[in-house]
Amino acid sequence: MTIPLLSLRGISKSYGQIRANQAIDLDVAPQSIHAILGENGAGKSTLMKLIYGVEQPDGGTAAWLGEPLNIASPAEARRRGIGMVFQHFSLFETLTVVENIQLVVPGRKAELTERIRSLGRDFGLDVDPLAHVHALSVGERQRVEIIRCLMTNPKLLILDEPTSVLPPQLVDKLFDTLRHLRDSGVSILFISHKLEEIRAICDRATILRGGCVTGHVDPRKHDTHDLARMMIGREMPEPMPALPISRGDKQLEIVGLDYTPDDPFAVPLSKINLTVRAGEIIGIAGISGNGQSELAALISGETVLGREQKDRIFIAGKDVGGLDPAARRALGLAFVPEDRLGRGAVPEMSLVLNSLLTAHPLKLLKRGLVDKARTTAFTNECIRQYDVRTSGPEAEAGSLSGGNLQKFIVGREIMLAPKLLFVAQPTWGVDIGAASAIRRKLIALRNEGMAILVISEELEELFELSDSIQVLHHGTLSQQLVTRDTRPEEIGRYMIGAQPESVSA
Ligand SMILES: Nc1ncnc2c1ncn2[C@@H]1O[C@H](COP(=O)(O)OP(=O)(O)OP(=O)(O)O)[C@@H](O)[C@H]1O
Repeated sequence: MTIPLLSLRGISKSYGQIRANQAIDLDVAPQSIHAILGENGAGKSTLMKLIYGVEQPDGGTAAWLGEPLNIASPAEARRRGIGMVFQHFSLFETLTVVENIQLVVPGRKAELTERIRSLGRDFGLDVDPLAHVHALSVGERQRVEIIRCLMTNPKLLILDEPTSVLPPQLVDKLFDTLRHLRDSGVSILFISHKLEEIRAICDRATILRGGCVTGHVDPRKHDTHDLARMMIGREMPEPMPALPISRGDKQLEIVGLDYTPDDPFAVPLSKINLTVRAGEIIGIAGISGNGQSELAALISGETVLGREQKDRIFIAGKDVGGLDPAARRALGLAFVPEDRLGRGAVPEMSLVLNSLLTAHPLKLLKRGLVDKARTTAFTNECIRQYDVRTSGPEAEAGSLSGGNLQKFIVGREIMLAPKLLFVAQPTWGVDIGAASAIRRKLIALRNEGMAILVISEELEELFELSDSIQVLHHGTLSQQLVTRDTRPEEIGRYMIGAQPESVSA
């Protein structure tokens, strides 16, 4: 038998009462792409942090090509040849792409810039090396993280949900890259909630549930239903049927909006027309970096329009272009931003305080002071209803697993019972069981008359959720396409800027 590149025996790690990893055994073969599967909070990220030296195990042993291995820090992991791309990015916003990379990879700026460009070309990871990170979309930031990792020539590459923000066209390209890396001698640990992807690219899979290994399988020999059952320990729920659409009042209307941001790296928007009525879900498709964050900021009120731009954005019939987020929320808007750590939640604050951030109008304040009992009750209700796996309402938001934090933020916003719900990337990092629960909930709310706008890079998700889809490309929004009359390829053509057949004809 070949000696595994990495071998773990009996690895355990607890955080207080939470046993995040319990007696984990894992062998990663040389030249393999090995999936780690499990629902939110199963312990996948914890295990990867132990392998990368970010955290130290409480017990167990590790070996690297048969030799004992003790990884005290990420720097040491990198020296050994272990690289990791995190689910939450670790880039400095005020530095450029190349400056961020220079912090980890030695070399002169000009030379690194050229290497970044060439890796981008080879692997479909296009990003401007001289752009400032704060101006990049989530998808572009992830590309920078992947490039930075590849530049250290790893023997074992850990990818924590690498495809979660990549558009479909680039996923295949990334997979070609990964296969190429594997064939040239690199092993890859691949965490993803997308079972089809795992079946497409991985030759092995280890399944975790509740911090324990529940199986090692060849994912190509099991269908996605099988894998999902092993992962969540039960059958998947059926999708919620959407009731026939009844055209309700306009809750959001954007009319001929042109917007040129001050930031030279941001995407200008032109002639945006968008209407979301009560009782419908409108999906916005598109590859990240095409104006999604700019449009989201204009709708949420993070960006306020100047006086000359009157009558462009309406919420519940009122011109809101000049109003701040609080005033828009008061009109019935609730908002889940794409960036869950930073905009969606404050990582150092407890879930209780994070509830307060947006839910305070639900009488959670009494004479200007926090009503602790009510706020805790609200938080507990959110945790219960949205199956947020956490030690309790006092847990810091930053200690939750990525998917659980997302469930918490989506739940908190829905519990505000808004008239207009705007969600960017609703199920990003959320496991397959919880993602289907969130989608069922969104469709149920639509059936009850809520107006819902969803921005997502996942076409499958938009097709499941939306009544109509519009595509954002280079800051312009396509016409509205009725989902049931549209094929994914048609949306795909808009996404890459190609003229759809009907229009070019
Ligand atoms: N720093 C921490 N402090 C306290 N608890 C933590 C910490 N990090 C992780 N946990 C807990 O450990 C458990 C495992 O979390 P982990 O992030 O490893 O899950 P995961 O499988 O990667 O989930 P996801 O798919 O949502 O990213 C969770 O219950 C989580 O809340």
